[in-house]
Order: sequence, then structure tokens, then C-alpha cells
Amino acid sequence: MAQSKEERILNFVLQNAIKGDPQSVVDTIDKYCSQKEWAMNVGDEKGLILDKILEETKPSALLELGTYCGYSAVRIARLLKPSACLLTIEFNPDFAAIAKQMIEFAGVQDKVKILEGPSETIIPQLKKKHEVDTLDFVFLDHWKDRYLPDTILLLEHGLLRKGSVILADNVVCPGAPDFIKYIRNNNSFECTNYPSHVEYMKVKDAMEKAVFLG
Ligand SMILES: O=C(NCCCOCn1ccc2cnccc21)c1cc(-c2ccc(F)cc2)cc(O)c1O
Ligand SMILES: [Mg+2]
Repeated sequence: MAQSKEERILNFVLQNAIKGDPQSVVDTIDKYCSQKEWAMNVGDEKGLILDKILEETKPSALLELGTYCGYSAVRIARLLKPSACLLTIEFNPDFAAIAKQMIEFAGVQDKVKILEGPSETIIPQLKKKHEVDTLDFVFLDHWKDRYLPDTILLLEHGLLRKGSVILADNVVCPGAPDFIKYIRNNNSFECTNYPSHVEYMKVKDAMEKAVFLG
């Protein structure tokens, strides 16, 4: 069977990165995807914005929507304190299998749990099935038309608390206009826009941070 792009990315990491070194895994994926095959990782430019917001927030309970190959899960986990936990939801089983191997190679498997399936099914299960109380940090990087409905699901299920941070990738390209309209007009959120570019491209993009005010 011909290899998928995601398998080629994983194999490049297994052959070129340092096992147990999450920074080398992040750098190796960025090298492959900027020089050989584009892929929808958050990337190095937006990754630095993500890093900075994580360092300011110091979260213990995190949720990521859109694992893909595990680039942002490794990038996030490398900055977390030992007791912190990142739950990451992936819809595509092939991508989830790649991400599992990527996360284990990076050595951050103790801080990351991959949940396979659609966010609309898994979010309502987080409290009872996955022992979540409230989330300190949510990274939205899945289907762009799910950003708004899933934010509303998080609110409805009491998963946000005063100070919870939502960070959304791609609010310019591909864009999430309904999410942006809602979150910027909702007085329960304090929003900040971070202009950037689509990963590994010169095309304009941005991330949006929304702090829940309770
Ligand atoms: O499409 C993108 N991401 C989404 C993947 C599917 O996510 C599906 N998915 C993952 C969990 C999950 C849980 N529930 C439902 C669906 C769920 C995405 C796309 C681009 C992009 C930019 C320019 C282009 F010309 C073309 C593409 C860039 C990005 O950074 C992205 O993140
Ligand atoms: Mg993205």
C-alpha cells in the first residue's frame, strides 16, 4: 500500500528526530512540512504564539480539538507541568494512530490522552467518562464550522470556569466567521486577535484568544 503523507511525516520524525526530545520532534516536523510536503500543523510561527499563551496561562487541564499528526499535542505537552493533562480529540482513526506514535516517540505520553471520535459526542462525556472538572485551556483546530457549536457545548456542559482560555487557530484562513462574530459580541468573553500566517506559507492567518469571564 502506498504511504500516506501523514505516514511519511511520522517516518521522517522516527528517522531524524531525537527519541524523548519533544522540541526535536516539533522542529523535525516543521523541517519536513516546510521543505517537502505541506501539512496542516499549527507550525512554527503560530506555534510561538501558542507557546507564549501557554506560558502565561500555566494550565493543568487542557483540551485540544484536532490532533492530526500530534504536532500541537507534542508542542503543548512539552511546556506542561508534570501533573498537567492534555485531552486531544481526533475524528480520523488513521491520524489518531499516527499521532499516538508521534506522542510516544516524543516521550510526552504521560501528559496526553487521545480521544477518538467526533467532538460533539465526546465533549458531553468529558466530565463523567474522562474525569474532567473544568478546563483551563482549549485549543480549537478542527473543522472550522465546529468551533462555534463546540464552544457552546463546552459552556452548556459547565466545562469552562472564570479565566478559562480558548485559543482558536485559522480564524482568517480557512476562517471561522460565525465563531468570531459570536465570541467578539459575547460580553462573557474577552477576545484578543494574533495576526500571523498559514503554517509554512505567506498567506495571512490569525489566532484568536477568548478568555471566559464567568
Ligand atoms: O482543516 C483544517 N483543520 C481541520 C482538520 C479536520 O479536523 C476534523 N476533526 C478533527 C477532530 C475532530 C473532532 N470532531 C469533528 C471533527 C474533527 C485546517 C486547514 C488549513 C488549511 C489552510 C489553507 C489551505 F489552503 C488549506 C487548508 C490549515 C489549518 O491549520 C487547519 O487546521
Ligand atoms: Mg489549524
